[in-house]
Amino acid sequence: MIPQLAFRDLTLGYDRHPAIHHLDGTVERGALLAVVGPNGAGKSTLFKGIVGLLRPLSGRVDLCGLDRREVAYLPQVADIDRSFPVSVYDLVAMGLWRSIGLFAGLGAQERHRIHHALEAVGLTGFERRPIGNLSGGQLQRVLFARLLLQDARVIVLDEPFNAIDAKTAADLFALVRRWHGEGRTILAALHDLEMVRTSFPEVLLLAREKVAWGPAEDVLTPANLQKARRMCEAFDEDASECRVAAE
Ligand SMILES: Nc1ncnc2c1ncn2[C@@H]1O[C@H](COP(=O)(O)OP(=O)(O)OP(=O)(O)O)[C@@H](O)[C@H]1O
Repeated sequence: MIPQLAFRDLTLGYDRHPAIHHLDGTVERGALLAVVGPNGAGKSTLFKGIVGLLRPLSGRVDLCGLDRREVAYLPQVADIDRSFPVSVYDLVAMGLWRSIGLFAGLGAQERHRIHHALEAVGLTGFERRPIGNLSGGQLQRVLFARLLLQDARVIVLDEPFNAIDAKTAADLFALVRRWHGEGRTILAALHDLEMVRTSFPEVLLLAREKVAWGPAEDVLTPANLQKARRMCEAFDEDASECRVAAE
């Protein structure tokens, strides 16, 4: 077992108000980890901390020697600015930034890779469409095509199957399985506990702090789920700054 990502007494939050408290734990290389918890449990916050969009209030995320550019991130579709005037092709091409740089032109090989990524998500022919007039499922397919090109060792997916049709969810989950088979490390925030039970070997249940972490059948017990709900309901949004953060 080789560690790929470690949380060390990690506290993350906004304006010094913690959303996740003192998280410890290790994600092994090649893990397929579901992160679950009630609304407001801190799943998106944790992912933003992993990809460096949010600096820890205290503690740290240890990438175990991996360059942060090797971590690919799928934000929630709701966080994507659909009014941004960019075509499907250009959005997918952004997945190549790490390998070819921001201002390099696209050669025949890169155009070929983009073509293949669009084909893999079933969007051949959509190249010139502005992202503003795609359906939610089509946009999610575009974002997965961009992930394909990123070719990252660690892939962090924030609610990848929310509000999309069953066929799209199945197609995109097939890609997740493929990445898992290739030995990549995958973390996904999910609400569909049935899908987690059937398809994810490992689960982190969050409720502002770790409730349980381990095999799905040990974590997703009625007692743990009830505990997580109670912890989130009891949380005081106006609580004062974390003691550790204030030090
Ligand atoms: N930009 C922000 N500024 C201030 N507080 C925020 C911000 N983003 C999230 N929060 C707060 O942090 C807490 C955790 O939110 P987060 O989005 O991480 O939860 P989540 O588990 O992803 O929830 P959901 O399942 O609803 O997406 C919530 O109380 C939320 O209100």
